[in-house]
Amino acid sequence: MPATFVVVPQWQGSGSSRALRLSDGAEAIRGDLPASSTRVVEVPLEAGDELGSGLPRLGSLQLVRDRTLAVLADVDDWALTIGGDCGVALAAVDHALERTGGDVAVIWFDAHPDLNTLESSPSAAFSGMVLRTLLGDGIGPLVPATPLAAGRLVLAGVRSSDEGEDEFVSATAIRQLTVDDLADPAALVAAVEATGAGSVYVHIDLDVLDPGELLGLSDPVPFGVTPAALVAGVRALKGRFGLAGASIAGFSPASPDEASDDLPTILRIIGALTAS
Ligand SMILES: NC(=[NH2+])NCCC[C@H](N)C(=O)O
Repeated sequence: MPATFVVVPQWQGSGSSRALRLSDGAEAIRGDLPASSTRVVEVPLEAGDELGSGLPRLGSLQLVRDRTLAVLADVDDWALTIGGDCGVALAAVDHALERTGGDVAVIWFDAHPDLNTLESSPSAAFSGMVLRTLLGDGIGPLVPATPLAAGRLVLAGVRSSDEGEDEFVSATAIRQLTVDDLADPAALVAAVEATGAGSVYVHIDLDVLDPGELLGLSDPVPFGVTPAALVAGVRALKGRFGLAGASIAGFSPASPDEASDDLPTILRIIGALTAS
């Protein structure tokens, strides 16, 4: 069955001064996807209220999460959710946890671990908290009914983390692969095998890539992976595990020209995820 693409042009989860470009990025990717297998989730124009929670823009984040879950509920097979900011993975991973009964490992390709709480976050941006929320620590209405177990998570390519995130990763012994480790796809497969899960969910924040390889990044961090290593890793995972779902986030081109320069790389990654 061909993949279904669920495009979510959410920007409200980002703390970047370039946040609004994330909706342009989602739209640019959408323009290259087959319309018949693409659904678009409507994102409110306004930032949204914190609803007394302390989390900026909670109202919009919750609305988009609910709309995304409703669209995903109608997808028969796995879906590739396309952001927007990393916060779009909240609904997408939640959906994968539900459809697999929790028998899924999440591989999180990202320059950042996104494991902040509201208290530890330097920016109060939800995209820096989304993975922690999926693990069960977060603003009540956003925490999934079946949270992800820390032993089912593999961080890949992280090279910019905050103090509270480092403490959490050490305390929970979350598995991690460095940029160098990712040169060997077998290491990636072994790390996911070690979680004991029967299927895999692949999240890709494009900032896992080296900024020299992709211009349109909202939170670029030097010394990232090459597109070739990322694509080889995705292929190896697909060869070994069933795919329970996937997301691509963080594309924030400054202009249509910049988007055109980056799209071939993004389409190669999409191709690796969706190849049969
Ligand atoms: N997925 C991302 N782009 N995350 C950026 C997070 C940056 C920083 N750690 C924060 O929490 O504010």
